[in-house]
Amino acid sequence: MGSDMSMTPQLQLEQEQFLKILTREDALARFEAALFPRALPRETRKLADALGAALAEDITAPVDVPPFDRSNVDGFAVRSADLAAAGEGAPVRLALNGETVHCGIAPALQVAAGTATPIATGGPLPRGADAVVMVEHTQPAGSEAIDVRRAASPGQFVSYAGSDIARGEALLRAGTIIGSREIGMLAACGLAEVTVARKPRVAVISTGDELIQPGQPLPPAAIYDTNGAIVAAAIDENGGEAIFLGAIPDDEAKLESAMREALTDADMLVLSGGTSKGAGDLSHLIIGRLGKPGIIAHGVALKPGKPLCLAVCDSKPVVILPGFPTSAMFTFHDMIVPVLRKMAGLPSRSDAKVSATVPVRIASELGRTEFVMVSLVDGKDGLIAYPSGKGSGAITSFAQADGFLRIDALADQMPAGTATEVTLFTPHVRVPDLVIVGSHCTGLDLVTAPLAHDGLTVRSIAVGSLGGLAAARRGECDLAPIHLFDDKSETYNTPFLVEGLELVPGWRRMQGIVFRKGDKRFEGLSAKQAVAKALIDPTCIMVNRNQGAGTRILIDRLLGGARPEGYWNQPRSHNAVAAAVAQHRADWGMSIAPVADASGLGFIPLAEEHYDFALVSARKQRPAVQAFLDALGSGESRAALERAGFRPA
Ligand SMILES: Nc1nc2c(c(=O)[nH]1)N[C@H]1C(S)=C(S)[C@@H](COP(=O)(O)OP(=O)(O)OC[C@H]3O[C@@H](n4cnc5c(N)ncnc54)[C@H](O)[C@@H]3O)O[C@H]1N2
Ligand code: MOO
Repeated sequence: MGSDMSMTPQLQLEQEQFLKILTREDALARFEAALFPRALPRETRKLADALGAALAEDITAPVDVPPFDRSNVDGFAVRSADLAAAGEGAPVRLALNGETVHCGIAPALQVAAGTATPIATGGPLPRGADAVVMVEHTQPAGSEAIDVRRAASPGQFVSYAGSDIARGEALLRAGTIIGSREIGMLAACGLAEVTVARKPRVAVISTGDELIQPGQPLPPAAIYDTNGAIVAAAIDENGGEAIFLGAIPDDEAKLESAMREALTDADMLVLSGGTSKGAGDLSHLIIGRLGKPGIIAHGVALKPGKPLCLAVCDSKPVVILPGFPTSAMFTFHDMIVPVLRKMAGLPSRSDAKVSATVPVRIASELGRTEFVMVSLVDGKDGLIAYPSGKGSGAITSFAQADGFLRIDALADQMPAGTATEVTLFTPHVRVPDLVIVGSHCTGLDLVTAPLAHDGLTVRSIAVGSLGGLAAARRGECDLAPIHLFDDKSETYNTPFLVEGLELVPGWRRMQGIVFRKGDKRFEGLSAKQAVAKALIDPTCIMVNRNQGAGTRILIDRLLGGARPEGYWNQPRSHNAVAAAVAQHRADWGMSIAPVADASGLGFIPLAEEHYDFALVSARKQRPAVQAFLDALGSGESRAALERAGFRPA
């Protein structure tokens, strides 16, 4: 929902504006002040179910561990005073008592002076004994006595009762997260259950008429509900128990009843979507009716995440995350996770940070603290942080990033070469084994698949051919996939190489005109004929490609200076061109054969594009690069490429 293009002027007037944009720090402080301190709800859990929970109270040991004085070796329980004079040349003979103390057997006989009782490791020390001698240090003297050739100190090989854990000792403190080691301590004390902080129950609702749950077919103009699944998983990851209530359409009555019902049972409610200024943005209007004090912050000077809405209704947090998936995820992790963890009795998450350099200039909006999701790769002098440039609306911006950097609200950019701090999403940096920066092609995934199966991590960063070449020159990647046509020499790629780079031939991609099958304007024509026909038909709309794309050069040549309807629609990928034609936004465009095929479009071949790799020579011997080159040349990859419609070089 959000910006509804069909809204009437009157509806526009009724739109809510953000009342007051708060700083991130201010918004979080006000939110927390309205929620804490609060009592942690608690529950009793069986030991086996307690893993990961936070202890709700201190635990005092109810018993001694070990519960009795215990032998640590297989041997004989003795009185150490009897052996004071024992030595190699002067064995002391002890008479054996008529019992053997095994584990789990309480001894019946006293060890009197001059006697010994056979005892197993773990056996309880009999009355009278104060030490144990190892069986290796004794010799049998008939069946009823032993000779001992070593003295024994009092307490030798004995663990006294309570020496491990003493009854009454503080065993574990409230707030401790129960791991396997804590479970071990509790079990040793005989505790079968513990009182832990109950997981906060967090209801999750996605809002929007356009949302379809995964698993269902996708009608035109609909999208899959991404936020529902990702928010629910992030809640579980941070100590909560998510209750996903599905996607509710933009209907005030339906939404209000869903929100009210959610709050009867849940400790917290997280919605996503419909929080900016669109006419269909309803949730924040409803919040005012759900309980006091209501909205705490609506609008935060933060990017992504400006429309975030934080509210407290009758002491329960109610949050509306922005609809854009990366905005939703980022604000959830940054602003909601701290609150959730506190409600779950968990310590705050400690984020690891590393230093890295940004390879390109990053523009930023003045007045909003901007968080830029980045992928980390190894550069010549340390880590390089590549911004994942797909924006807040893309799920991969967040999901495939290693972490984020921060640009101050007062800066309008971060210049290329800036050394900055990156907050990691994982405890450690995971620098990939193979880094590919440049133009993306679905064929690439077919070649790197065997590397991934062999446990090598491959990171492919799509920045276009020229961006890839620049990264290769700076030594920030192993390979830069490129498809650059040189007008002068009329050849691909080779003229663009500089010293330190070498060309590895990749594959050819047939480019041509795509159109909907059955469209009489194109069926059976050559590319030149088809374009000529399209140019004289004013109802025929094209879709172009972005400046700098190899495909754009071809299109401009074909058009010979003409600017037909649709010329200024310039998406950045072959897939977007195919989607525009398949969905009737345009009637023709230029794409590659495999994409046309996958979209069920008609295709008129025009020219073969060369998709090759600029290899950084200095990195050629790296094992992952060798593995890539092997995979590229392998019969399997070539066959897979051919099946997908590419022609291996
Ligand atoms: N005129 C203005 N428009 C927008 C502004 C603004 O200040 N003025 N803010 C922009 C910003 S910043 C963001 S972020 C978005 C968020 O807006 P909403 O929270 O109202 O979200 P929607 O409009 O409902 O949806 C935005 C976008 O995200 C998709 N979406 C929504 N829910 C889901 C979901 N569960 N799974 C996947 N995708 C979802 C939705 O279809 C839209 O494409 O607003 C800007 N607009
Ligand atoms: O704040 Mo929105 O979250 O920029 O994308």
